[in-house]
Amino acid sequence: MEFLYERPPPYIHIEWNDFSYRKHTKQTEEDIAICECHYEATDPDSACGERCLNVITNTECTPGYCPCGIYCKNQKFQKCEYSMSKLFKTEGRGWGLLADENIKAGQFIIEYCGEVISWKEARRRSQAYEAEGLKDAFIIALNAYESIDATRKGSLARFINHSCQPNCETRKWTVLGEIRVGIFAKQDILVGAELSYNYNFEWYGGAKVRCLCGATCCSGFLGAKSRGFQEATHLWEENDDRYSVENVPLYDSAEDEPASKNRKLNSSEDAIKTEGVLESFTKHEGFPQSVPLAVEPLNSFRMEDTIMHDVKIEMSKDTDLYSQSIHQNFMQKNAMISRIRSNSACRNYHIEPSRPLPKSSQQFPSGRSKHLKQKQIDANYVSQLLASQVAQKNFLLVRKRETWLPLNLIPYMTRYGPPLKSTRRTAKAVCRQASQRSGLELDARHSKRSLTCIRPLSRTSPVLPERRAAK
Ligand SMILES: C[S@@+](CC[C@H](N)C(=O)[O-])C[C@H]1O[C@@H](n2cnc3c(N)ncnc32)[C@H](O)[C@@H]1O
Repeated sequence: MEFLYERPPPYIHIEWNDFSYRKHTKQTEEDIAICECHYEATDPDSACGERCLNVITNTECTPGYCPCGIYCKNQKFQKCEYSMSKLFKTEGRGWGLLADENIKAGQFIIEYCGEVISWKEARRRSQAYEAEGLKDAFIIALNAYESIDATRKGSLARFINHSCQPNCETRKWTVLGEIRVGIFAKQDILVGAELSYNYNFEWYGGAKVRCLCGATCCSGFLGAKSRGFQEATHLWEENDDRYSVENVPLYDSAEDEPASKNRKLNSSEDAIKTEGVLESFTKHEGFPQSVPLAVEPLNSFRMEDTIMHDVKIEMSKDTDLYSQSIHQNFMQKNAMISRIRSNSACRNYHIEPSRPLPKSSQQFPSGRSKHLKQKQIDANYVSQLLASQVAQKNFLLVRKRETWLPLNLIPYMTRYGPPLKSTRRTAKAVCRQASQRSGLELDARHSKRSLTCIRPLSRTSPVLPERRAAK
């Protein structure tokens, strides 16, 4: 049974992003975010659980700086604390990844690792891969400037397929000063279920890849909901045969499955172990029911300025899956890069609802919450906040002298209102006014990331207004 020995096309397995293109950011001590957690043996959540300031801002604690030391639970990317998953061969969608244990909603599953490359390089590679005839797209956009390419080097996350009704989602985390992408469970996932997330592919023209996710809300093609796709074609317009489905150069990943490999196995005895990875055919037919993801408008990321050169490709006889229009298909296949939703708190200060949210947050029917409205930093406002006893207590309770608190976390922490948007506004002025008004001795600084941070100068308890009066 030949197919039992089938393996995915070779790639280099990595568990850390590869920084061959640029150096890894060096974190200065000032930039290290230190939480205020204290480990208590009786309360397992005390060591950097969901109340941890770093967890709230999607930032991993830095070893050696976390007050919880070895008990810190907020170093999942660094320690590769992945959920159990295993590789399997799908029908029609190449390889996929399935849950090898029950996974809880919100659980970290795996990091999407690859080579961190510039946007330009991503575009160049995307073209080159097309020209080489690579059918699967592994590049995801990290932000406006950089992408992660898992084509040659990656983790098992590179095998997670797209679904229009996914059970996972991507989230960005800041780890040791770098943004990293993790796959997290959107819902409880049962062992054996295929893992999937919405690629949010942006389509740049070229062959459309039929989406075989099987969801009832399936958009039909990968990237079909992206702006590029909708603007460039009239696929769904009636009486417009320019782009009728038949005429659209279409790559259907089912086509390249040799008939023998499309066979479905029923029993676990048909699964074999190779190189520590269990390869099996899926028994899983459907997809877990979940609330369909609303596709957000994407920032267009077109490749229209890309010049498509003629490329001579040597075709072997058995690669007739491209037989119809070899040139066209090669040049136009998968001109897509998937985009990470900015669903992370990260440095955007969109605070995830791990705690009750301030009133200013809005809950959408899908259960997702809208970004909190942000207020510009205003010395007066900060002063008012810090003049309140509750805020002072909170502030001083959670901050130690050595650490800095980004101003935008103060209102959130004290549940007084929306986070403050950090600007390059005079940190010292904010500090001076806030000090005068609150009676706290404060120090402020403006970090590289445009964050105004503030800290009490005294390690001792605050001199609250009434105590001062009593003295
Ligand atoms: C990141 S790779 C996923 C792993 C891939 N299946 C493999 O065998 O290596 C993305 C590629 O998988 C295929 N794919 C993923 N989700 C799909 C879907 N829902 N329908 C059809 N093809 C899909 C497409 O070719 C896509 O470019």
